Amino acid sequence: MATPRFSTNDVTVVFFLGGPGSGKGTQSANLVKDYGFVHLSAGDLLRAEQVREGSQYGDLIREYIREGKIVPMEVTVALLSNAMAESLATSPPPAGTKARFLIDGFPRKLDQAVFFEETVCPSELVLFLDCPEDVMESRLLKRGETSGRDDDNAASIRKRFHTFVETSMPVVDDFEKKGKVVSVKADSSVEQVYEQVKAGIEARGLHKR
Ligand SMILES: Nc1ncnc2c1ncn2[C@@H]1O[C@H](COP(=O)(O)OP(=O)(O)OP(=O)(O)O)[C@@H](O)[C@H]1O
Ligand SMILES: O=c1ccn([C@@H]2O[C@H](COP(=O)(O)O)[C@@H](O)[C@H]2O)c(=O)[nH]1
Repeated sequence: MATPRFSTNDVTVVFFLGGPGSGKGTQSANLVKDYGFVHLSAGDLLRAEQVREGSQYGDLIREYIREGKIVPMEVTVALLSNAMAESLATSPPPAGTKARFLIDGFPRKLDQAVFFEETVCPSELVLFLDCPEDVMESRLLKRGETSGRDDDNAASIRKRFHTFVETSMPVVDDFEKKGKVVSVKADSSVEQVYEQVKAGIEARGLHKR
């Protein structure tokens, strides 16, 4: 078996999962501020790679995102792993502490989870935002009025929900069986959701920095 690039002695990885529009990006900002996480959104990294001059993956990523499909894992895992390495090199954690990475919107498929944990770093826990589809849909349609995202439209949202239910929920279920999931109901206000998020992660031994 491959040795992971980063050791859990140096790095804490929290996967942040939930359906499209469940509020992961919004809650991540709070977690960065209070808990010293480095926030890495797989979707943001893919969108940056899509427009990077000279990228061989631009067209592929654009097509996958518009169709709500999951980009081949080698691309996403390389982006995440390199972003972690860059963060550790340029902004190392305070002396005597472990770096904390909040990996938002990843892994979205079982094989991605296995590949990442074997080659990059095993996760400490999985934070899951549990939100009804109708709530997520109305949030995304509203966000789509200003986000400029190719996939915040009714047709793409439908496809993203399908992929989430069929492919990404099994990842959450698998981590649940391993006792790693902190699940939070995400259909209340941003502040109320954050209260539950804090309670959930504190109960697992992650405290403010
Ligand atoms: N608890 C909440 N109540 C109301 N609106 C919210 C709440 N949380 C997030 N929002 C809004 O819903 C939209 C989606 O939130 P956000 O971008 O954080 O979700 P996400 O899970 O990161 O979505 P995606 O996976 O599609 O990137 C945003 O416009 C955000 O402002
Ligand atoms: O691990 C990942 C994460 C994301 N994608 C693709 O990006 C879009 C948008 O992701 P957001 O988390 O909503 O920003 C998603 O629908 C996938 O097409 C991916 O392929 N793999």
